[in-house]
Amino acid sequence: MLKVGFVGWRGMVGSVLMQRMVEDGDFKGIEPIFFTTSQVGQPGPDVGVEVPPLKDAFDQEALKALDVVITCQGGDYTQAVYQDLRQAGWKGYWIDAASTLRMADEATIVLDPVNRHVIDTQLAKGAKTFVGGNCTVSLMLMGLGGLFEAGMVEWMTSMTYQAASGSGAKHMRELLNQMGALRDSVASELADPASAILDIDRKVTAAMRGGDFPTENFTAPLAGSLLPWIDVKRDNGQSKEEWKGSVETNKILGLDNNPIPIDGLCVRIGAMRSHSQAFTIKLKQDVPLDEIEERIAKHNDWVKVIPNDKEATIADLTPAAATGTLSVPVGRLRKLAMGGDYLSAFSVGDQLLWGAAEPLKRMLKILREQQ
Ligand SMILES: NC(=O)C1=CN([C@@H]2O[C@H](COP(=O)(O)OP(=O)(O)OC[C@H]3O[C@@H](n4cnc5c(N)ncnc54)[C@H](OP(=O)(O)O)[C@@H]3O)[C@@H](O)[C@H]2O)C=CC1
Ligand SMILES: N[C@@H](CC(=O)OP(=O)(O)O)C(=O)O
Repeated sequence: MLKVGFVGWRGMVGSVLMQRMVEDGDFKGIEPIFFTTSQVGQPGPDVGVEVPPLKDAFDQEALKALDVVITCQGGDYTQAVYQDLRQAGWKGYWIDAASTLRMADEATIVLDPVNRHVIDTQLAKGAKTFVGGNCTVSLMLMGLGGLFEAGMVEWMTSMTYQAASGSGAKHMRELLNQMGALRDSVASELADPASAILDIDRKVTAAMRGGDFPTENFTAPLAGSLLPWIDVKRDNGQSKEEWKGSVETNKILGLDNNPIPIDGLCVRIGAMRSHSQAFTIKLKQDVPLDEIEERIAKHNDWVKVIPNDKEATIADLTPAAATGTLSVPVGRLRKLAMGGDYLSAFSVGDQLLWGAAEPLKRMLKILREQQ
């Protein structure tokens, strides 16, 4: 039975992983051992099987006894522990949600509905380090995997609308506090149907710009606004999030030697936990729209093509519809005015499920199937 150590299981991504593993009965048939950086000795979580008290996540001896480590603890933890553990001769499987190791040669980015062939090749070569992709990248590939699989994409832009959860739990709370502060600033005017909308707007804008507006985490208003920058700046003017869109996609697809150009702008918006993206896709050829829809729909069990009409779009192609589900709706599929080889598309997906926890959960299952 695989001895599997879980680190970061009580964080936001880790909790979603636990929930999904319990739902699918994944704790049966493994020996789970739970680790912590702050609660050593406390009881482990209730996952339907007996678990020992929490162990110290920095205890190398305890980690060395494991066949698999799954960590959702974050990049600082990976940085602090991974190299030392490998240098100490540990040959177990490391499955990680953090971006730290993604582009390392020894790491495979996992998204098995899209790159099972790459994962299998790497496993056959003895690879031991598997990392979940950036949420925006994984969700894009779950939606458009059929086009990449068919080799149809010459280049692509992705303009993102990313949810607060991508920044972490505190940011989600701050978004709600900002929404509440805006609403509270005009509570009496809203109660009066005769009040002037431009007065309401003036007050809301003043509240947003006011010194006591809660911006400690985002450092700027997000509710009622947006932030067209995610993560740090790179030398070429891209944000790091935009850079990941290209390098991670090509690594996942195994196209490092012949990469598809992918670029765009990453924007934080006031959604809670589903990321959306608008794509301009330059096709290699003018392929009929029905063939495109069929390729997209058939690629995996979770992608859902949404008809390009208003009713279906606002019912099914929104964060409100996708959140909490494994569905990846893709819609607004139409040829652009630039020509028959220019396709537009829009996708949505829960960034804590396919964007974070689900690929890790499935990687563990792949390892179990191999035993
Ligand atoms: N947020 C996201 O969208 C994505 C995140 N990731 C990666 O996952 C990492 C973890 O992200 P995320 O889950 O958002 O981080 P969290 O901040 O929610 O959790 C990280 C750790 O904080 C500790 N912690 C301290 N106080 C609490 C508390 N009150 N409730 C829960 N945990 C607490 C826990 O460690 P302990 O038990 O040891 O104290 C926990 O494992 C990120 O750093 C990133 O590398 C990857 C993809 C997407
Ligand atoms: N950066 C992503 C979330 C995330 O954690 O990404 P990564 O796993 O690449 O660090 C966002 O803000 O939406």
